[in-house]
Amino acid sequence: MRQIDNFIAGEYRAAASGRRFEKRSPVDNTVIASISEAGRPEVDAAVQAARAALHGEWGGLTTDQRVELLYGVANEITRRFEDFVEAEMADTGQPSHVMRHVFIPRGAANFKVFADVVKNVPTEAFQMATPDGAGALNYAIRVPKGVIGVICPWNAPFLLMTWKLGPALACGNTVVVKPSEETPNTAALLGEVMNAVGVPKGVYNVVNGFGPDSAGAFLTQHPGVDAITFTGETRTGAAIMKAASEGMRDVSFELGGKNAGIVFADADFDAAVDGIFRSAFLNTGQVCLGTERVYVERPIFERFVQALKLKAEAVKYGRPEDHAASYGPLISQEHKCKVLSYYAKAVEEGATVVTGGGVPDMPGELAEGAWVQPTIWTGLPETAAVVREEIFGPCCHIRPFDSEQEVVALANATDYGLSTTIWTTNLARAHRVAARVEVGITWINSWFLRDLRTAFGGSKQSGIGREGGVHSLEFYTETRNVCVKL
Ligand SMILES: NC(=O)C1=CN([C@@H]2O[C@H](COP(=O)(O)OP(=O)(O)OC[C@H]3O[C@@H](n4cnc5c(N)ncnc54)[C@H](O)[C@@H]3O)[C@@H](O)[C@H]2O)C=CC1
Ligand SMILES: O=C(O)/C=C/C=C(\O)C(=O)O
Repeated sequence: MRQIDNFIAGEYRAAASGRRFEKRSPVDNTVIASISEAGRPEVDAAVQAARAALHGEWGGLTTDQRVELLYGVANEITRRFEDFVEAEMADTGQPSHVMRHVFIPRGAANFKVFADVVKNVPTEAFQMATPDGAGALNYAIRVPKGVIGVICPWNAPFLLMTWKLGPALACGNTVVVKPSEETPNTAALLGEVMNAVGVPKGVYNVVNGFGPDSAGAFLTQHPGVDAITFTGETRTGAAIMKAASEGMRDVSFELGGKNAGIVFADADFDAAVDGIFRSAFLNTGQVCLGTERVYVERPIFERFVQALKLKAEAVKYGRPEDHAASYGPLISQEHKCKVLSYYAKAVEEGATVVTGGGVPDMPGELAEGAWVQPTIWTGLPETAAVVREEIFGPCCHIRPFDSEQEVVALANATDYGLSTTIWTTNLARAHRVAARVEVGITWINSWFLRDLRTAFGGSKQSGIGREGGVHSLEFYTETRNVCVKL
């Protein structure tokens, strides 16, 4: 069993209280790690270490020197690729091919892409007229915001953590990370990478624990934290926003979603079925960008439902290291209970269960894991709980529609606004619909195709702010204007 400690000022440290908590495997529910729970003293030490680094060697580096270190971090992640794959698989139980092709390479890319962004973004400048005719020149300088509190979820832990670390460090900040209590492994391993590459001590710190009355709350309430970036549930975002209001700290939030997939009758049928299948069931449906509401134009509705059903019934359950496995468990027993409660609620609300709706029959010790069946419903009104609330599981409700206007109204009838995916061969219509759907991210004839230079974030209750490319600089730096009288 792994022993995981907090990482503070370049050293692994157990909490002075001696408190530890267990991490259980999603695959078979065995205990796989014992984690030191940071209390206020450890959070305080981590914030102080981050502040000291800001005023020490790290703060004195040139942009080129920082960029070189971040390239070093990315290369060291790649060198230790198998260790990261193994650590993430242990935490999430997801198939190794998802780790190998998406989550771990993307973690390394997050450091390189933002190193390139800071090197290449020009400085804003404005010339202005003055009464004496000589004029003045305004130019902007960007300075790091300071110590950034980074609060992460469990669903794509390494990708989502590094998506924040890459730009934060590239901009010259220091960080204190609070990984999800469900997925502490890769954040701990990254400490070894930082030390191996020579990132100065205190630049990267990790405190483990839970949210309320634990490391998450202690970190977000800490007056030494200058800004907070958070990915997770909308309700948690509201609690963090309250904490951040003390001291007027800035926040960047990537929150929940109840994303719509829209399939027009003229879509490339097989591509649309594949795309909606991935968006509903990848990572066992635990993707914030995933589709839980599918709207299909009536002429192809029945055929579409049957095609998606066949694909959902063909998933191969298995341990992450089993190369034949295409589908993993949910993150935890707790999340399994939540998802199964929605499966029961759908039936109570009168859904037709097209497929799934329960727990698969798993062999041997896998029977103890957090497995649930991929599930498809039809026949529910838009007011049903499973059509309105984010479930964050491998399930979707499919409903027919008859017009473009109707489907835009259906897609927008939600408090969330993260992403949508539109499938049609009529590109004029695709652009029209994309402009009217109230979300931060729209894909046309694709899903989860990510260019890290683009703006990423949610509308309505799905988030505050945008990260990605130069948008990340807006959050991770402070812009100061200098006006020079000529
Ligand atoms: N918009 C986006 O980009 C993404 C959003 N998500 C959302 O994340 C959720 C799933 O992740 P979870 O880990 O369950 O979310 P969560 O909100 O329960 O927890 C996220 C993190 O916040 C911490 N936390 C909880 N309460 C806190 C508090 N009061 N103060 C400070 N920290 C606190 C947790 O310990 C964890 O590290 C889903 O709702 C999903 O939609 C997930 C991935 C991406
Ligand atoms: O690509 C990103 O930056 C974010 C991706 C989000 C997920 O992978 C997720 O929420 O699962």
